[in-house]
Amino acid sequence: MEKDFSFLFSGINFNRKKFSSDFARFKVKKNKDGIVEKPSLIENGKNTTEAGTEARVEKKRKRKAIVSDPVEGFNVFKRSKLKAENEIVDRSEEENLLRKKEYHRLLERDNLFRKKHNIHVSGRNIPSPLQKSFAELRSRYNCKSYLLRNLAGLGFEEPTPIQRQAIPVMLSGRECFACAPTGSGKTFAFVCPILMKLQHALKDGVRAVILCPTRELAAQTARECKKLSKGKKFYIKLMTKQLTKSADFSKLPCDILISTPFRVQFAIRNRKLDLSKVEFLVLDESDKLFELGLVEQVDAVVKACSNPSIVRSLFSATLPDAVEELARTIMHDAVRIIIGRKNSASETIKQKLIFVGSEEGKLLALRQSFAESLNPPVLMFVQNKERAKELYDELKYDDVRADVIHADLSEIQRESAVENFRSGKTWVLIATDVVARGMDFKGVNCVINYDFPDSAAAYIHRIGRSGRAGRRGEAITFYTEADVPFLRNVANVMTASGCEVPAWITSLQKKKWRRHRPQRESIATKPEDE
Ligand SMILES: Nc1ncnc2c1ncn2[C@@H]1O[C@H](COP(=O)(O)OP(=O)(O)OP(=O)(O)O)[C@@H](O)[C@H]1O
Repeated sequence: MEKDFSFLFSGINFNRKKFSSDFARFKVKKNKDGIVEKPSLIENGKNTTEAGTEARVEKKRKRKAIVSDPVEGFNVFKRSKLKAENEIVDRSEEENLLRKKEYHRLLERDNLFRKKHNIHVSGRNIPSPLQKSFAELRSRYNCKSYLLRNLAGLGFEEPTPIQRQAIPVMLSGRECFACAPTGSGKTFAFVCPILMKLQHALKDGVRAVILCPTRELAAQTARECKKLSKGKKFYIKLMTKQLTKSADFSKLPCDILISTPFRVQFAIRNRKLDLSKVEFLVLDESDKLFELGLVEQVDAVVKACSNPSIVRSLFSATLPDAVEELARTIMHDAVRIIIGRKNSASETIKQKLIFVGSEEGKLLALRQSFAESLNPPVLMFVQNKERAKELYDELKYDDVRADVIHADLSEIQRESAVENFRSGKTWVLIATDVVARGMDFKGVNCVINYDFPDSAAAYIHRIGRSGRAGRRGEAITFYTEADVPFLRNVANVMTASGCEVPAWITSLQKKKWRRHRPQRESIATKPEDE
């Protein structure tokens, strides 16, 4: 008796029309005598071919309709297709998940590393810091050998924290605000990526501009640039008075131009300088450059650097909120990098406050301290050039090999004062704030604030001339009655960098800092005609 298997398919809508060939194959055939025929191999083959052709047509149709067709019948093709598709979706989801996991693992690793090196960042999609030696610049950014050789030649074993983060940020074409302590290697943090990005010399106009607030700092930065590019031809130009007045930059090859803003603005005005191809603009000591008097000149330079893909960056040891806000108006998608605590002094400097009563007391305290322990080189800051001259006149006959630097001296006199101090010929350099920022006099043992600084920022920069590149340093600040109301601001900087301050000073009323430049009595103890 022929068995009825129809119950197996109950509830399933088998589409006999669509699967007619398959259906025919499995349909029990009877001959005319009613005897059941076994399907022959040939017939089976034929049937298979026919069924195959039909199935292929069907498959094509199904493939087209796979998304829109409602589930219908016993559809093996559709199911396998769906399965394959699901597998692809699963696999790509898995891959996405893995990629996400890997990304988060990387972020975590970077954050741990940053925490260890006191690097604080904010911004979108920040490149990983350099985690190893400078050699990582080769593996990650294909850095040329000359640069690695020069870094090694300078004796640098590994990047400083600001270099670890700022170099990858600038290499990835991102703009940045960077605030790191004095003497922490900010100069190479911007010079290194600029050299890497420019690759080699081109006689195609100025491609990088570095603005510094003083001529001395511009000259020093140009020297550092040349040190780092040794062995590679680059046109690195310091904008001297001579160049400002007479150079025709359309004929003068210049890859990197280093200058004060005034001189660049002067050259632009004379139509001798085209900055439309500049790819990098660095504002070093940016908070100083944003001060009244300089900001207009800086603005002229920023406007002249009209290349839409320019990368601008700001570097300083002090970065007031107001400057950041102002800078944000010109920057795109900038990364903010802070090393340690914002606006703080280097922790390697031992800081001391000494009450000297009056102006007279200062000279006495100074001579006493020199007699007890003069540990040159000593850099001594006064409030203005008149006082610098007066103090020099008082000390020039003492046995301390003193010299002086201020804005009234000629460029050559200033250069020689710096050179003599660097070389050790001068033991005590009396200075105005003209050398308070950025100057890298290696090995300054002591900074004396003969006159109290006019702001917390000025204090941080002045004392930062010692204790550089991890070395120890000392800072002594004299104060008189006139300075007492402003003591708290300096005391805050001192406590933030771990120095002890008498409790009565920290409990003084907080003074909203205005420039503290009191009228001081003359330093001179001798009548003028002497
Ligand atoms: N990776 C490094 N390892 C050791 N020394 C370094 C490294 N990078 C720079 N220096 C040295 O550190 C000193 C200070 O560097 P730099 O003048 O760039 O400091 P800075 O952060 O710009 O200071 P300032 O805020 O006073 O301008 C320099 O003598 C420089 O040669």
